[in-house]
Amino acid sequence: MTYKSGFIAIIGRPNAGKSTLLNALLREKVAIMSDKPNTTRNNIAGILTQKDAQFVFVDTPGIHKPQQQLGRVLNKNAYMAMEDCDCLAWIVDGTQPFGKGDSFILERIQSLHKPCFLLVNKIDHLSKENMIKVLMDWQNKYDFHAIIPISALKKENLHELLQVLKQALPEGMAMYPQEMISDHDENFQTTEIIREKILFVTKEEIPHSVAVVLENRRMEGSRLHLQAMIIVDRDSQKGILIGKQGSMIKKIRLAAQKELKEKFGCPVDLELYVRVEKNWRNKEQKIKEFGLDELNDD
Ligand SMILES: Nc1nc2c(ncn2[C@@H]2O[C@H](COP(=O)(O)OP(=O)(O)OP(=O)(O)O)[C@@H](O)[C@H]2O)c(=O)[nH]1
Repeated sequence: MTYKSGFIAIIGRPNAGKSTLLNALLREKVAIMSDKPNTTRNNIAGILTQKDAQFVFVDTPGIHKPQQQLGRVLNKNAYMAMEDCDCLAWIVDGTQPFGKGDSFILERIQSLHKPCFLLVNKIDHLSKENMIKVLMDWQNKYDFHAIIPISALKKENLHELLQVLKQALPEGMAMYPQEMISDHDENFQTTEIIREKILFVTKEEIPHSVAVVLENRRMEGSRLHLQAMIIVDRDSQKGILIGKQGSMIKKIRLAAQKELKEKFGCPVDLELYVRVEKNWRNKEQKIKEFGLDELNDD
């Protein structure tokens, strides 16, 4: 039997469903998800090992028109994954018309000369007639390796997707141990879970202005003690995040603590602090310090 293995970059515009797809394929939450654009900031590998193949999916930040230095770094993270992969899985929101953002991504794909699969997502929101129309429209845009309609949320057509992707993977040995499902450690997952809870309860500019840094992690008997710093880029945001008599930060803390307890299988005490780092999203050094630049190897 020939074994296949390779890297598949999951790319697309913000909110297309990249992280939802990664988690659905792995049947495990490896990447956080939200209805806010640009939830994903780092490239996150999710590893799926089967008896005849190992898929290394790389979830990437949504490619968008950047307003700040952070946006430029996030796009760069996605471009890096596109360069480094064996094939591309471009995921689009099937309920949205083809737009400027799509042309921009398409141009980049054309320049790479790699097999590119188009995944038309959110088909659970489309009638059969509409879905056929959307698929035909996309067929005229580029010579895709295959066009596959899916619903990441409802896990529709994912088995078929894996079969088609497997054929395009290069022959080769597994690159990661079979029990490994992500390339990110528990500290990264901890800060991401906290950030997800913040995204859930905040709106407008706050979700984009927040970074989370783990300051301390230690076991005290059977309890895991975690201290994390939430960074915002304006004083007013600090007030909103803390909330009236600390009500907002408490909500975030309890939601994160609950998920962390389930994840690590032990009682968790989480302490959260909020610090203002003015305009950090335009400061390269801060972006690196908060671990958001994939090229940073300090
Ligand atoms: N109806 C429907 N909603 C979906 C589907 N897939 C994802 N979504 C929703 O779309 C939103 C964005 O999903 P994400 O997986 O966070 O999107 P993303 O592409 O990773 O987003 P960024 O991190 O911003 O680039 C969430 O509210 C998801 O629940 C789908 O198949 N059907």
